[in-house]
Amino acid sequence: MATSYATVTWDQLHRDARQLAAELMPRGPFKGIVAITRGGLIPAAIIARELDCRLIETVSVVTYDEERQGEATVIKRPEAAGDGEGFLIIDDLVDSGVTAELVRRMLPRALFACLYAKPTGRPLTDMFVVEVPQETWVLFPWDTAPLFIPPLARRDDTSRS
Ligand SMILES: O=P(O)(O)OC[C@H]1O[C@H](OP(=O)(O)OP(=O)(O)O)[C@H](O)[C@@H]1O
Ligand SMILES: Nc1nc2[nH]cnc2c(=O)[nH]1
Ligand SMILES: [Mg+2]
Repeated sequence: MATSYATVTWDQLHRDARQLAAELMPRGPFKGIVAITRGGLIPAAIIARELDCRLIETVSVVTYDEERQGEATVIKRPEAAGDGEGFLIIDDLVDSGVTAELVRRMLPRALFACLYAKPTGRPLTDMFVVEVPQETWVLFPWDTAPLFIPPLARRDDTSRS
């Protein structure tokens, strides 16, 4: 269960994806990118643009229902990527590492990269940009919206920050 939340804005996500792309440049060129849907789709699009890579395959894995982790289920396999040779796998983050482990088993020769990594999942990714504490739930821009909050002086409970 998450004890805190970290909000990632579109700007921050774009910056982090560009930084990952810059770090991936010397490891390429790549034949193609495999995006792990859905979270890997937008990071993969940004990275594909930076690396001038036009071939995008997807692998669809369902693991979480909001914050509840279930059994990871593959609902679409990355047929175009063979055993992963020359391919780059992109996801938004690794948490327990279960999703990454499953996809790596399908594409053993691919390089795996993601934007954010929690300590348990960290060994499952070849590259990442920012480490996040295990108990922190990352809120992505596609899952959130800016919300009005009343000024501190007008809140009933002033102990809240
Ligand atoms: O390291 P793990 O513990 O496996 O968690 C990481 C995975 O969980 C999330 O996907 P989710 O199952 O929520 O699906 P989504 O990408 O469609 O939102 C996230 O996008 C990663 O793919
Ligand atoms: N949005 C989101 N999805 C996840 N899936 C596993 N961990 C996380 C997380 O911290 N945030
Ligand atoms: Mg995902």
